[in-house]
Amino acid sequence: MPDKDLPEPLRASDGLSADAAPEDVFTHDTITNRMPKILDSVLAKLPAEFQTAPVVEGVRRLQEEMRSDAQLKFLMSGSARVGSKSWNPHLSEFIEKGEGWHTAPWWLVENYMYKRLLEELENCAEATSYDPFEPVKFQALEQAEESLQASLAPLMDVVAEAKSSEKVKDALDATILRSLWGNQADLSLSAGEVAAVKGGAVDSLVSDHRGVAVELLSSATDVIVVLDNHGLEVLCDLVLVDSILRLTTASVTLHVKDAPVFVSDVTQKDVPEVLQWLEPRLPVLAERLKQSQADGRLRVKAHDFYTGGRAFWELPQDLQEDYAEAVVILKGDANYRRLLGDLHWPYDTDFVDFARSFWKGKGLICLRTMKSGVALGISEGEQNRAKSAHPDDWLTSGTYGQVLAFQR
Ligand SMILES: O=P(O)(O)OC[C@H]1O[C@](O)(CO)[C@@H](O)[C@@H]1O
Repeated sequence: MPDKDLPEPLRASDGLSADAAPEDVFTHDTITNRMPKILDSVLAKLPAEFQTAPVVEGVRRLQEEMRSDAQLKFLMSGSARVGSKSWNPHLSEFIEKGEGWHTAPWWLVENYMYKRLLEELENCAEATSYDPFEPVKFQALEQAEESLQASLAPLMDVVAEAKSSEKVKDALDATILRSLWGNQADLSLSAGEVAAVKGGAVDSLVSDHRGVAVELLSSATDVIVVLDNHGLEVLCDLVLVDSILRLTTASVTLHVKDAPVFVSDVTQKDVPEVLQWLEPRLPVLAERLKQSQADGRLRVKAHDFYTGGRAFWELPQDLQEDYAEAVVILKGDANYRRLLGDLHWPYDTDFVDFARSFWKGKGLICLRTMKSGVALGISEGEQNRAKSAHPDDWLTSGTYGQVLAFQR
């Protein structure tokens, strides 16, 4: 991806001008209000033994830095989950220019906040490997139990009954859609609180490449699902994975975060815990997935690229090799922002042209509900339709969704 013609990154300062668009105000509000609230929620739920003065004071200072546009600092910890070795060279590009939380790219500082939080937790020796989002992840799973029985179990029956090639395509299509709308359940949008999920329908799609997505999955030999949130979303994703394993001959690898970030994002240790939670509630699904793991047809891989601040066109060599023969499903808004480099693309930029310019793998599918002012692949007509129904928040409320697909 050539640097010279790229649009500007989204920044918190975009939201400061008097005529700022609502989505730019949202960016500013995320840094100055919603992210500090996420940290309030972390402190409120932190086990008492980890609430030492250095931890609490460190998190309070971090909140103040975000609100006041303080300059960014290098990460100091040497731990793998903070990842200062790969982060600091990237941060230095912005620190050298004296940039702060509001002037550096939003994508960089949002990811950086989670690393700083993990670093603050290291001020308590017992909390160095603690997942500060564990309590809300489990709360989200409990809240998803009703949907599991009411909508995911029946969807699995649709998959089980898909015998003809037409029915197979319909079943893949249905599980793709369910996985997309599962992305509405997002704890960073609700500032760390478990909120009710609205659901969503086909007419809330502003981009719809489901036909290509189904074709890609039908002929894939290797599928990578880059997971996003815990709770209902990961349950929907596991139903999609199960349908791929049952309806196609592909193997599946779940790519997860190497550290807890964005409140509810799935990490390596979460996967067996989710399967264990599923066991008594939907045993057929839990057992089939465990069997696929035992057979080597379902794997899990964590990578630090997914908790860094780089864009997908800067993919490290080992992931490029993983992606080369695979159809990659990118789940959620943050993975989509990473794909787009979190830049101010014109919303009608052609997705296929964009993907072709740097994506070297076999195929790419994005399943994203819209929770930030970064987007492409939306026709003028669809923009107008969504904007006239929801003028202030069509881009940011998660009401609308995109299924985007590219086949090399
Ligand atoms: O969980 P998702 O879909 O990746 O969404 C995370 C999104 O939530 C937000 O934190 C909401 O502001 C965005 O910054 C981010 O893109």
